[in-house]
Amino acid sequence: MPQLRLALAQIDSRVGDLAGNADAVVDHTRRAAEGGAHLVAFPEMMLTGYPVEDLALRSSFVEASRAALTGLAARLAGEGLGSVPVVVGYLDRSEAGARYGQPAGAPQNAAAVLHEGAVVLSFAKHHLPNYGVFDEFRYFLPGETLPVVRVRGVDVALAICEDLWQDGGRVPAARAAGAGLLLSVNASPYERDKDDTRLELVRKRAQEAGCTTAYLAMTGGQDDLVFDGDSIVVGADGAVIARAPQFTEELLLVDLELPAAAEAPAGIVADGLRIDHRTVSAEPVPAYEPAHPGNVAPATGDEEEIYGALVMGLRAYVRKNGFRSVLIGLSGGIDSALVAAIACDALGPENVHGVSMPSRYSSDHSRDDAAELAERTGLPFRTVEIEPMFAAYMGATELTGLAEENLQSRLRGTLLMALSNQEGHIVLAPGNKSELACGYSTLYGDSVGAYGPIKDVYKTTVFKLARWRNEHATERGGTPPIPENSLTKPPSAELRPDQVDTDSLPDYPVLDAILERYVDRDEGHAQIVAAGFDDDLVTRILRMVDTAEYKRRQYPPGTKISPKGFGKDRRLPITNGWRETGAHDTAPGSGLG
Ligand SMILES: Nc1ncnc2c1ncn2[C@@H]1O[C@H](COP(=O)(O)OP(=O)(O)OC[C@H]2O[C@@H]([n+]3cccc(C(=O)O)c3)[C@H](O)[C@@H]2O)[C@@H](O)[C@H]1O
Ligand SMILES: Nc1ncnc2c1ncn2[C@@H]1O[C@H](COP(=O)(O)OP(=O)(O)OP(=O)(O)O)[C@@H](O)[C@H]1O
Ligand SMILES: NC(=O)CC[C@H](N)C(=O)O
Repeated sequence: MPQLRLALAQIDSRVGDLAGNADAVVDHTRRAAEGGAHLVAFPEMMLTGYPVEDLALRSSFVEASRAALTGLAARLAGEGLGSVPVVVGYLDRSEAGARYGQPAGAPQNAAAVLHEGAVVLSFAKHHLPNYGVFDEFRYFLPGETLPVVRVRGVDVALAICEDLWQDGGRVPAARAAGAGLLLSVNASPYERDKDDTRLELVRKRAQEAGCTTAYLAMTGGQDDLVFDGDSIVVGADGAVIARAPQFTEELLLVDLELPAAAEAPAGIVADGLRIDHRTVSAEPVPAYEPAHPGNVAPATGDEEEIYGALVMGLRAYVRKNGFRSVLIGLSGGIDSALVAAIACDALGPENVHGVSMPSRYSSDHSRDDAAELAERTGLPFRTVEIEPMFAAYMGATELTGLAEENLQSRLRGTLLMALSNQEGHIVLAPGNKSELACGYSTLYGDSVGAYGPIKDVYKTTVFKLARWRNEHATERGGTPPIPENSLTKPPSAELRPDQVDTDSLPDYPVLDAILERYVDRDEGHAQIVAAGFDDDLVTRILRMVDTAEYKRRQYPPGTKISPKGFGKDRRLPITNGWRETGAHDTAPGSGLG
């Protein structure tokens, strides 16, 4: 059996940075070639970054991507790397006329095989995802071939991400074409527990394709998305051969024993897919001692995985937007403490600036706990009293109740933005998913900022992550960052005397359980009540969620960790006359007609 040394470049790419991304391809191809690789693969849309959103609709960008691809092929050859075939994702346009509702020359989510200075083969993604955060039917025309490239005597069938997630198409076509390897290049956004789903998917598809299947994933972050990596290689029997760790760049080298290709297949192989077969090198690799049998990275626990995603998402956002440092209002509470810990891990504590902004209602512990957090982490810390500004407003206007409460939050927001302008740090918004769901934040107050690191994390998970981070401090070589008091005291906005969150909200475990059903699973009122929750409470919470849509739309972006983050995953009208009450709900099993 021929052996093929496959290199999977699980790396980051930056949307729009064609030159920088091409540099990364050249660097990693060189490393792969030095490692003796026979085939190197890069992620989906590596050259342009992913997702490019409406940049796909701009022909200047499409043409620049095409030019970058041919330029890259020439450059690889020019730098002595032309003999290693490289699979790389990019943005292309179709040569076809108008179809599937797309105009002639429509953009395509494509990948190409580069060899000896030329584009040997190019193809477009066949199955386009159009749910959740994806809108690929909005942009792309699907590809209709089964691309197969013969490398060192092995037929390698190629696919792009969603091609594996949907039934039919390239997976059965790879079997029909007798491929020796199915190689899929991906940009698969992180969601909690998605690694388990991916592993099962790749194992199932390998068995369906009847050949070893390699799934190469992107890593890094793009706005609210994190790409966690987790590249996987699975044998035809579904057994895992290699698996890369999450949240880190890695050049995964693996020696594969693969069947030699027979006569090149031709025609339509399956599901209407026409085979597009090219030969890069027909001669099998001479036998050699395998050096890379494949490592399988250990699985990570739930908290470790989520925390890793939050660190990666924040770091990517800050760095890719040209910033180095962030600013956080530190209240001594758990949310801002966790955000500060994440930021210190992402950017280094010297780049995380904390500000305590006490008001007349702030408790002593809020100041002390904020100062203790700064001491534990080593982040630069200062105190700015808001009392003089607050007194000036109160002297000039007659504010009471909520207006007076929110004024404090707004003064803090204004101060943070002023310091951001002055010193160049971007402001982090510390709101969690429970608060965003219920609208429990002040518009233009604590909701100001550039990025919301925990906006997709429910409060109950905030506590778990904070405890997990403290418990794992020693192995990270430091002190537990979060003061014990921030973990144990009752959450409070401290906008009026003795205020606690439970004045306005139920206990967080109950609140989060209801929110999880309504927000993440789209259950209706009757379904939630049938699950054992109090009818009036459910009505109240669902109403809070519905009427806070305007606030969420004005909230900064932040790392998605769930299948339904606030943003592209969950698109609801702001102006909305529909209210969930038991009377309207006709969910199966609700008992209501
Ligand atoms: N549909 C709509 N479209 C656009 N704007 C809309 C709107 N409905 C109301 N509004 C506007 O929104 C304003 C009300 O929103 P806003 O000013 O934010 O105020 P509001 O939501 O009434 O109050 C803020 C709540 O958040 C709590 N809070 C504040 C700060 C921190 C925390 C915490 O624990 O983290 C909690 C605070 O205790 C209070 O319960 C209205 O005055 C109105 O102008
Ligand atoms: N005294 C304060 N000094 C600095 N920032 C503050 C202060 N009070 C509130 N903030 C900012 O406003 C955000 C909202 O805080 P608030 O205390 O109202 O509720 P919270 O959602 O429980 O957050 P936390 O758990 O961080 O206290 C805080 O995370 C913090 O960034
Ligand atoms: N880029 C893609 O096609 C990703 C779609 C796929 N379902 C995933 O989330 O991994």
